[in-house]
Amino acid sequence: MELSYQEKLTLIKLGEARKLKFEELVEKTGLDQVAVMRSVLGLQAKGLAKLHESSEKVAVLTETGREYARIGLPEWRALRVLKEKGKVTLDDLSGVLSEDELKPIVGLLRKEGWANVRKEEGKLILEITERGLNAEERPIDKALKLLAEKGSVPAKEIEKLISVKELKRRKIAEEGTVTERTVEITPAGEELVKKGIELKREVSVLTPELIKSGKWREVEFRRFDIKAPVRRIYPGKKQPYRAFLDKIRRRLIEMGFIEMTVESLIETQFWNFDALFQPQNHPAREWTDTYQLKYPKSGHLPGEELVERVKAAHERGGDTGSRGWGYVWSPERAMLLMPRAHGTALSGRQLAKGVEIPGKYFTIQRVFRPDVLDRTHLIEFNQVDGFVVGEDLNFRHLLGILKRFAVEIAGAKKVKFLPDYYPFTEPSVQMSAYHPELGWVEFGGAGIFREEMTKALGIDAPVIAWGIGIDRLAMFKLGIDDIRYLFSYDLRWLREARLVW
Ligand SMILES: N[C@@H](Cc1ccccc1)C(=O)O
Repeated sequence: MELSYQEKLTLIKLGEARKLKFEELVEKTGLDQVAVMRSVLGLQAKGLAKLHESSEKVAVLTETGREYARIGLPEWRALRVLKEKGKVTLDDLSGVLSEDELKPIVGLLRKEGWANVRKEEGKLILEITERGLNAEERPIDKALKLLAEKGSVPAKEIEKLISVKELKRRKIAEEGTVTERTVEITPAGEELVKKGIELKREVSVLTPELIKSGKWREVEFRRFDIKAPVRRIYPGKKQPYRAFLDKIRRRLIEMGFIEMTVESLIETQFWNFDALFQPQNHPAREWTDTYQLKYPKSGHLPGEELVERVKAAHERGGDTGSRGWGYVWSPERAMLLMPRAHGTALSGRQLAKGVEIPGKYFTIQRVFRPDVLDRTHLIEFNQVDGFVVGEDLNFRHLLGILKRFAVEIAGAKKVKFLPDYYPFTEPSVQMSAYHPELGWVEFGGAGIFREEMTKALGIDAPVIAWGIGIDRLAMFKLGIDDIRYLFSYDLRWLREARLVW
């Protein structure tokens, strides 16, 4: 039979005494309580020891009781004054009794027969009696002494003197229970002890010293029972949704994408809309669809040359052969500030800054759009936007990449593309992925950036682009059915949410 060092030690100590109180066993082994309990349970499982538990009602001294033990019960304090003066009014007692103690004192003294009470000129007068003069220790006094000594006394014992109920009424004691544990060795245990147990210190950590000195050859290594139940611990860890986003970032970087970053959540309309060839009178620019900043209202436009090219594209199509939107473009309008409404703004910024051709870029952005909050809608959410630029890219490449995303990121088995419209792409698609429980889930939009946009930003190669609403995907990856939970403070969820990838 395999016994741990601690079990062996516990069994040897039990063998000496046969039966011990748990506390005594702790003392004898010199181990801590948890270790002794674990050993006892281990020995019990092996049939070598038995743990007996019995709970017992006790009376426990209260704070008030402790005070009474120190300064005396109210009736004793009153009697002392009575003895001194023979005859007192309640006022005379207020020096030794609190207000609460004063109220019942007349009743108490009469019950004990320590004083007579009468009225003189409308005032209560207490007069000491024979019994009062010869007052002796009563059961309640003995009980108080006992309690003061031990803190708690078995109810059985106290009841020999006075009922616990009475002690409770006098606020001297409360009722409680204590569990007494005794541990007993079994015949099988005794036999084992008789045969002799070799007590060798066990080592639980292999140290460099043990290896260097060669001592590892002599010591006994502690065995670990990896199936033993343990207390659950909750180490600090990443917020589950944060973990999900970080994982996506990792994936995309592994796939060779370059990350696009930006410092602020605030964007000019120029980058959010104009640079993407979205006309200034487009309905999606009104306050119903995006937020606007009150203070400061406006920001800065980029270099003049770029602004001129964007303006020309909007007004007449620039040099793309397009006729543009045919209106007068306003720089003031483009300067207005707003919380970024889509990640595509970063794609525009990157294209204007210059890109590697061929090249692959992505960004994960917090974006803002007015909406009614419910279990599938948030007013701030996250998008994964990106683009691939290359001389001979076409629409089929885009569909291929999107499909790969749907499979890799969303774990979708089936993917569906539907025609769609965005001012900045042509053709445009909307993508849905099939989820076994949720059915077809709309995933995001994509397309080939229009030449009016890319040329104005200085790029002369096809750019295929997409924007994916990542929160919905997070929902099924994290197994939740309310999108607001992604930002929940619910400790249970934060501790237990598991990313299933
Ligand atoms: N920005 C679009 C998605 C999109 C990105 C890139 C190309 C086409 C569409 C949206 O917010 O829905």
